[in-house]
Amino acid sequence: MSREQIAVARARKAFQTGRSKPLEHRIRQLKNLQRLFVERQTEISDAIKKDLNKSEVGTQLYETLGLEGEITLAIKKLKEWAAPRPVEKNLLTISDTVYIRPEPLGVVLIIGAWNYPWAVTIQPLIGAIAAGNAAVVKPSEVCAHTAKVMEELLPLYIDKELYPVVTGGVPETQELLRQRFDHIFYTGNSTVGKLIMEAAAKHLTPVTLELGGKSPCYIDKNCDISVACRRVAWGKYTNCGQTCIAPDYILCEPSIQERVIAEVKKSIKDFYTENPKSCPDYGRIINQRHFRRIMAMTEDSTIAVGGDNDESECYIAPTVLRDVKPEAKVMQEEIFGPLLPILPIGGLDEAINFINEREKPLALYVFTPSDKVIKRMIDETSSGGVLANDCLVHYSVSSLPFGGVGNSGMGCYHGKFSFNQLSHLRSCLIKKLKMEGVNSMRYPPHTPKKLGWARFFILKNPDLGWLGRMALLTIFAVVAAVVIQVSPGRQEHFSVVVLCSCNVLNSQVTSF
Ligand SMILES: NC(=O)c1ccc[n+]([C@@H]2O[C@H](COP(=O)([O-])OP(=O)(O)OC[C@H]3O[C@@H](n4cnc5c(N)ncnc54)[C@H](O)[C@@H]3O)[C@@H](O)[C@H]2O)c1
Ligand SMILES: CCCCCCC=O
Repeated sequence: MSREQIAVARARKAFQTGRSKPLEHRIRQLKNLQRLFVERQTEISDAIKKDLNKSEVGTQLYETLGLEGEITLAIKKLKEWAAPRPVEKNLLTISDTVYIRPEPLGVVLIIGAWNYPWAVTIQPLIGAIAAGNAAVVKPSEVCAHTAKVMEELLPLYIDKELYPVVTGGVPETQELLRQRFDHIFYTGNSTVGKLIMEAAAKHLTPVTLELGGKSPCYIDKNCDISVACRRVAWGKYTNCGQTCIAPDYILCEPSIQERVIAEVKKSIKDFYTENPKSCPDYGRIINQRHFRRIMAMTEDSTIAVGGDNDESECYIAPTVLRDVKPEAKVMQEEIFGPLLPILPIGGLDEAINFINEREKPLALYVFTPSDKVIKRMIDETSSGGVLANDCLVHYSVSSLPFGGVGNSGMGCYHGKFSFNQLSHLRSCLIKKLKMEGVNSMRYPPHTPKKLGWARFFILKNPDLGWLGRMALLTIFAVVAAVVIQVSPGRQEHFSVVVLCSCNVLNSQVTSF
């Protein structure tokens, strides 16, 4: 058996013992995970420094702080999230017990990416543990130092059989993908996303795909351009542009292009000094392959700001490109680096068309003081998330689902959405063996009269208000009394009347 097969088999066996299910176990594991981030911050930061030149403060701010917040939330809310969820009833289930029961799926495979290696690998793990699953964790091999630290540290804090870490590159990931899982949670690029889905299809395994793409940013000429550009510059150059939701390019009217360039330039200087290369808060490109890929994108565009680079250090300065054409190299794929192209366009209508002619993005940004402009942008486009007058921060709102649509992914997570995504929401309907008379309308022989009753129960959904309900209840009470007097043996009719009365009182009627 391969190392990957052994890890999956062990996780499956551990899951089958049932020990991942009790809430106390889940909470204990989450608390242990939280302890890891308190006690091992130095090892975590040192490794990320080597991989991406992130500072210790930057690592806490952009990676571990959010994880600590998600763990705290999961611990606080777990009892509520995992509890049976009563649902609305219809006329036919009014006296039954009807609820949704969140259940663990089984063994989840988590495949992480390298750009925020802890955030995008451990955040799904928090959801998997909270939902009572086992999970095989596969950090990205591209951030080699972090993968090693993750492999060493996780087993010291959480159940190593239920949540094993498997390191390795493409062959190891492919070997993992040949195994059977109950869910695969993948973060990375869309090309590999398709391979993941193909592999998952063989076992009919559901997938969550957290992908990327080009996230557009429209700047309205009437907005405070100085503030807008500071927020855009932060969104773009954080982690050297290697952020799934970084604003990929700017769309704006030609009349404000020079202001935008000047303001972004000013923010670059404010954030990273005159010499970003020696600034501890400015990162590096992950490796030389990506360095060359990004530099090649500048070839047919005009550099307005930055452009300095050093391959030996994987350094590319914060860069702005002016008057970029839609056909330019930089517009053909997600940049995932510190280049900010500006595309002059004729205004909001053109911006909306431009966005709609392309793949649905993971994030969409609009900067404007106008509610109308924001509303139009939201109404007339589609994207995983949309943010007006800021960048990136929607990622940190646990009450918002985070995920893509179309080419930017499927499924979502964060907060309760992680719990739901990695749970099976089981439908439960518990009936009693009473009131059999009511069922006669569905049993053969079928008759027009029974169909009439069925139509009434399934289609009638009156919204009467409180007074109307009381009036109808009085009518039903009178009818019930008459039915009992005239035909004491006709239980079927009596049950129908009782059901109607219950429903009128309850008023929560949904379709069958
Ligand atoms: N939506 C999100 O939350 C999110 C977060 C981070 C990154 N991203 C996206 O991820 C992309 C960057 O990450 P990346 O793809 O370069 O990361 P990557 O190279 O680390 O790949 C991601 C994972 O896929 C595995 N992998 C790579 N090739 C494979 C193959 N042929 N078969 C099976 N597995 C394979 C790797 O081992 C790794 O664990 C960008 O597009 C970015 O937008 C999305
Ligand atoms: C601060 C934003 C972090 C986003 C991490 C996921 C995408 O790359």
